[in-house]
Amino acid sequence: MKKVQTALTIAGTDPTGGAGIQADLKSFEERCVYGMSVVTSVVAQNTQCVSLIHHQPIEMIDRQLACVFDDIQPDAIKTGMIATEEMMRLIGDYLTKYPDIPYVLDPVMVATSGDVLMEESSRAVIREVLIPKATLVTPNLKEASLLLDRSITTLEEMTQAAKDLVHVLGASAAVVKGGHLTEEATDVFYDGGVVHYLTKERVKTKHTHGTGCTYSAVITAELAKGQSMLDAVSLGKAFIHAAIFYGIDLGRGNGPTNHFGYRLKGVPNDINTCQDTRGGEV
Ligand SMILES: Nc1ncnc2c1ncn2[C@@H]1O[C@H](COP(=O)(O)OP(=O)(O)O)[C@@H](O)[C@H]1O
Ligand SMILES: Cc1ncc(COP(=O)(O)O)c(N)n1
Repeated sequence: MKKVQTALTIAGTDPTGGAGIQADLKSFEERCVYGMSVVTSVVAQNTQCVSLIHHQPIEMIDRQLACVFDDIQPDAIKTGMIATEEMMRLIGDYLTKYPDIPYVLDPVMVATSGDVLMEESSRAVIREVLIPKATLVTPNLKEASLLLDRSITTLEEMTQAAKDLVHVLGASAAVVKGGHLTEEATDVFYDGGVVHYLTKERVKTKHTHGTGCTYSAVITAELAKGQSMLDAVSLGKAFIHAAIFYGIDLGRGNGPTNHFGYRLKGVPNDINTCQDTRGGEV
């Protein structure tokens, strides 16, 4: 039997499949990593809005985590939507027990639709409990501003934010995502060494539901396979760009990205068929 790498996502759900746990599992699968998931909150949402949020009882989250860790230890972990302080502290305790597992923290606070996904009172706790444990933290502009308590709107400010997430808040590395800012889609990567600017052409589209989830999930999958952080982030960037470029027209609002877009590289983008370019025998 072949050994396969495993990744765990701890996050909220999206029944329309573009964001949250559903996006994470699709992304893990696309990178040939076995995906596992612990649900923090069930979110009734679609491409237009969030309609209702139900937080799982803390014991339920604890038991799900115990079931995973007692049986199949993940090679990498990512967290997405963690709404409450209590959930953050519980997850922080697990991360403390497994300090050698790479941990990607996507500090989900607000959905693309504008709906709030993390309680404001939890902001101090994410800073204090989770960021120092993160191998990588991946805020968008708004999340970086809220975490650092200042406005971040330029490439220079993004660069300083990435440095502060590492040197002031204690993450091992940071990617500040510029999806909402520049002409080009530029992200700033910093791990204490040289600053890297990851740039791709901006795709003119409104279909960006779940971009952050997908990006951080692909990075997590690559770390599970033992890739270096910079290689993992670079692959994540290429993957999310293809997922946006080969966008699919679903839903009435901000539609999802194409999780199999990366497989279509080189194919004209008006063809939206899933072509299995991976080959190989079953
Ligand atoms: N229209 C776009 N064209 C190309 N890349 C984009 C576009 N929108 C977002 N991205 C990229 O998608 C990734 C997720 O970024 P962002 O949308 O800012 O995160 P979030 O979903 O957390 O708000 C980043 O690499 C960003 O640069
Ligand atoms: C459960 C859940 N987690 C995260 C997001 C953020 O999605 P986006 O990447 O579009 O900001 C979401 N809409 N729902």
